[in-house]
Amino acid sequence: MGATCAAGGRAQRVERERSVETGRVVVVMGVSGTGKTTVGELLAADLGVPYAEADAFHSPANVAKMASGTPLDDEDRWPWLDAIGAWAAERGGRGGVVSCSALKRVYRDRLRAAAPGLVFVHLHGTREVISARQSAREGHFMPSSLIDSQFATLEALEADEVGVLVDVAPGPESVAREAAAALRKL
Ligand SMILES: Nc1ncnc2c1ncn2[C@@H]1O[C@H](COP(=O)(O)OP(=O)(O)OP(=O)(O)O)[C@@H](O)[C@H]1O
Ligand SMILES: O=C(O)[C@H](O)[C@@H](O)[C@H](O)[C@H](O)CO
Repeated sequence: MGATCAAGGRAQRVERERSVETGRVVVVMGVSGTGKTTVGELLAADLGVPYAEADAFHSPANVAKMASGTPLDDEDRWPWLDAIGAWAAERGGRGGVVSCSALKRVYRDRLRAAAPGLVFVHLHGTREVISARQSAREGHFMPSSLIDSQFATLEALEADEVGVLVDVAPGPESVAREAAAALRKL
């Protein structure tokens, strides 16, 4: 009887810890081709929360602009960021993982304003690694020619931003494991 109660208490504690952990909304950020979709899906499965794909929030005009080889500007990105922020706000307290390049600090500020408590996983890789992966990828609208503008626009997480930096050199499962472990230590 006592043992059953103790086991029940442990189960409740584990459940509570898990819900605290998964109640956070995680934004997987970084330049195009860094693995946001691949790693984000694995991370969401590991945390047991839904995954949302940033590209699904783009307007057709934004997609057409990128596909034609022109980088998006701030005005193009605000409505897209607001749509992602709305998804994150809706998931607040229940948890979720969403990909979003979130290249500039002001973009992350916008997301945090919509959904306070967001945490970021910055997937970081060298230009060579990312460029090779992006070029090998098939069936995606994003042209490799935009890689320079992506790196030029990227502003790394600052000291006061809650998040972790993860190297994408290893395979996707390792990167997702590393991200999950780093998030647990936040
Ligand atoms: N850690 C990894 N190791 C090896 N290949 C990877 C890794 N992560 C992603 N890839 C591969 O690199 C390519 C780009 O990954 P993915 O589409 O997930 O990037 P992304 O950041 O979501 O890109 P975008 O922002 O352009 O949508 C894919 O072909 C994917 O299979
Ligand atoms: O901020 C941006 O420049 C864009 O959002 C891109 O990053 C794309 O969404 C994506 O990376 C391509 O799939």
